[in-house]
Amino acid sequence: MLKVLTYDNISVAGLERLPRDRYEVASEIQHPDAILLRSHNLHGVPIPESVKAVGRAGAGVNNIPVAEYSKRGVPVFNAPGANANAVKELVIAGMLLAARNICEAWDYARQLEGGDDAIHRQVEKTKKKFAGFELAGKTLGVLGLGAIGVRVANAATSLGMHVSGYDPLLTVESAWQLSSSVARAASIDDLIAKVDFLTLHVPLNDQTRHLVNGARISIMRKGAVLLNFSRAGIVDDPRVIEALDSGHLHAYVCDFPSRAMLSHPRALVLPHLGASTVEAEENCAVLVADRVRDFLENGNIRYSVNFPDVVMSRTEGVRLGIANENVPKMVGQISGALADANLNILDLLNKSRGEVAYTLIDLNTEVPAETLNHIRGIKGVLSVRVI
Ligand SMILES: NC(=O)C1=CN([C@@H]2O[C@H](COP(=O)(O)OP(=O)(O)OC[C@H]3O[C@@H](n4cnc5c(N)ncnc54)[C@H](O)[C@@H]3O)[C@@H](O)[C@H]2O)C=CC1
Ligand SMILES: O=C(O)CCC(=O)C(=O)O
Repeated sequence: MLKVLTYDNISVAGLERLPRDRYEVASEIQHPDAILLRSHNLHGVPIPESVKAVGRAGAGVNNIPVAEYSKRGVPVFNAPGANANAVKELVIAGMLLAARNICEAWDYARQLEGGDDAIHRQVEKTKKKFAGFELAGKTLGVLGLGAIGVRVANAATSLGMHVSGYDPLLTVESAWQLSSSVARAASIDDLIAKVDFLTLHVPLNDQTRHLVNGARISIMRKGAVLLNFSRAGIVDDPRVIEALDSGHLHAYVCDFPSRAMLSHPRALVLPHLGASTVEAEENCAVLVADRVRDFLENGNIRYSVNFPDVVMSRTEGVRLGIANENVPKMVGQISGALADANLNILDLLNKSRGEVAYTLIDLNTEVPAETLNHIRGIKGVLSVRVI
């Protein structure tokens, strides 16, 4: 039996991809072969010796110490794009909530007292306080044109907005999907300075922490709306609060509550709801469960954030999955160890990504324990699995 430890609420549709006759899946389990999670923080959590794979049922992996898993030869999988539509829809909702002062207006309406005539009179007298502005004709800046950013940009153009984007690492796939009416900003500052709405769709990492800082907020247009459905640390919260207090920003719409933001009248704070739709939760869980299963059962790697894609159709016999540091002479040493044991390689695939490499080797006979130990002992080998 393969054991899968789950954290968070993983959609049943995904868990069902792990058949119960082969998998034990539980939120408390000893010696797990794999971990499935959403936003649970794995930083500081010791990596169980038994873990061979981690699956993030979502996009962001900043809650996982990916580099530590890489050093152990453990691939971390995510579900690219699987929740992007859900986030896109909430971002559009966020722009409308801010532009039309919907939350304040709703709060006001819910506390109205008296009969229908009295309510009608109060409403007509007071509604000017909540008058807003329209999205059509306004300018939206999209920082990060990946799965979510592209969808937000395209949706906003169809609402009549002028859209600019900035993404120095734009992939060919994203470029193909992006509406041709989305303008290309020359830099982050160029983007930020010219927009009525700025929405962030970049991962949180060392390059993006506090990307939206006091200096950048100061070059935003007066009355602009900032939307953050990416991660808390990308925005410098105290500087945003100052800008809201001074009226420089009209509103801050974000998916990441903090004590200070929660009590600010111009901050529209949601409880990390971007991916919380039935569809997104299912898509993410199914995608990542399938990837983790294919890795556990066949050693194949697809949609890993730290390992290359390595997929080899299965031949008869035994398969070895070997992770190693991406340094010269590794494949030679590994195949040499197999040759020394008189083992014949049927098929072999090796790929590298950054500091790691991964090799699948199919053989027609069992590999003796001493040969496996020899391979495990080669300097630079991170993990060896017989599959
Ligand atoms: N609120 C929520 O529930 C959710 C939040 N997210 C957050 O949104 C982020 C983006 O998600 P996806 O679009 O699916 O990821 P993605 O990987 O498809 O897109 C990220 C894009 O950001 C770009 N990028 C990276 N660094 C950049 C920089 N310094 N400046 C400009 N662009 C940069 C990349 O080139 C890539 O195109 C995730 O990393 C996650 O933190 C994702 C899903 C749900
Ligand atoms: O699982 C969730 O609800 C969070 C989704 C998210 O933040 C992500 O996919 O990066």
